[in-house]
Amino acid sequence: MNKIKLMNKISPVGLDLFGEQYQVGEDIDDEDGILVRSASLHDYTFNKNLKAIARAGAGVNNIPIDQCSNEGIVVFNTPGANANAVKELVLCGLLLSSRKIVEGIDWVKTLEGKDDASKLVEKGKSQFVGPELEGKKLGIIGLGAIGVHVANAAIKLGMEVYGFDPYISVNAAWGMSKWVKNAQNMETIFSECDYITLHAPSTKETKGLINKESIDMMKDGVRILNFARGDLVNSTDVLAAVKEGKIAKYVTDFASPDIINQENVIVMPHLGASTPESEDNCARMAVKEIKDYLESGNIVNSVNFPYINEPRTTKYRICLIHKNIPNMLAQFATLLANREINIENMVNKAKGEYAYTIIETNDVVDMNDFEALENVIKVRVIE
Ligand SMILES: NC(=O)C1=CN([C@@H]2O[C@H](COP(=O)(O)OP(=O)(O)OC[C@H]3O[C@@H](n4cnc5c(N)ncnc54)[C@H](O)[C@@H]3O)[C@@H](O)[C@H]2O)C=CC1
Ligand SMILES: O=C(O)CCC(=O)C(=O)O
Repeated sequence: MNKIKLMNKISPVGLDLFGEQYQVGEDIDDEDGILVRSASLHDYTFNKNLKAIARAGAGVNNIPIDQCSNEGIVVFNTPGANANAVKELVLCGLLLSSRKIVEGIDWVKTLEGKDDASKLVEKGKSQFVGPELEGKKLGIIGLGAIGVHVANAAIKLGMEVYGFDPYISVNAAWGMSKWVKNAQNMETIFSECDYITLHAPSTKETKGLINKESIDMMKDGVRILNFARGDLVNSTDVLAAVKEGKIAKYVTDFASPDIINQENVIVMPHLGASTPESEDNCARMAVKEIKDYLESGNIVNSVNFPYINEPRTTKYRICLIHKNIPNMLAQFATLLANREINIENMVNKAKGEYAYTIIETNDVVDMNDFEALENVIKVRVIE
């Protein structure tokens, strides 16, 4: 029986896929796997039995990835599974940043009970004029699953779209409209665009990328959208620029005490992925990934270990997480040869400092032999 601990509410559409061989819930100890959305695991103590964490979503900054790698815990995410949900909210954000919709709605509420409300509306509405999106320049930083969806939708709205992504994947490039202009650097986005939207992950490189220096390069009246992560933006600098009128509107999905209830700042409660469709998609994908890893050792969509997806051909599978250094495979082969165990198949792949090896055999294996080897981090024998 595998034990799965839930750190957030996860859609039953996904959880139902676990079946009877799994014990799944919030109050689980000594878990084999963790399913999480946005809950932070940075202060969570991982038990020795923990093999995998699946993030039902894209961003993994709530998980201590380096620690997981070091302890042989495979971390998965669900690439693209919530991208459409986020794209739709970004389109909403673009309109909210332009058309004083929130202010207008709030103002109409003040007319409650007034008999001449419809007259007052026609007289007062001019204070809520805001520009159209068509023909304006939109800059997108990060052209992954979400960035590409946003780019393609904005092209359809008649915007002139600039994209910047130094690490764009071939798949993302294939899916992107040919009308999106390739910005060679972030400065082009900052200086050229009327609207700037962030869709890069939170990393050392992206933290605080919207700050006084980058804001100074921007057009007066620029509108900034942040549906990526709060820490991509220096909120003190953004707030100062909003107050000066340099930034016409800041729309974000990430609340922090300083930006709540400020004029020309719209803060949403991290709603990007909150649609039933996206919650179901993410849960389904996350459960399949963790199940596949626990049952077969295959790794698909891990952020810290290499992709290995091989059909099972033997009675036993030895799954070895180890350091990516010379002589590991030779040690495994020697160890098995000394025990007169025949290797039917072997696959090995590396990702950065770590590597993963699956050895298939029909002979009985003792896990302890492998655990005793230096630089082997985690061993499993799947029957
Ligand atoms: N508001 C919400 O509810 C949600 C927020 N997100 C956030 O959006 C981010 C992006 O999500 P996806 O598009 O699904 O991920 P993705 O992994 O498909 O795309 C991220 C893109 O950012 C690019 N990138 C990385 N470093 C960069 C840099 N320094 N400059 C420019 N581009 C860079 C990557 O090359 C990649 O193409 C997530 O990491 C997460 O933080 C994701 C889903 C929901
Ligand atoms: O699960 C959620 O609601 C948040 C989604 C998100 O931020 C992500 O997928 O990176």
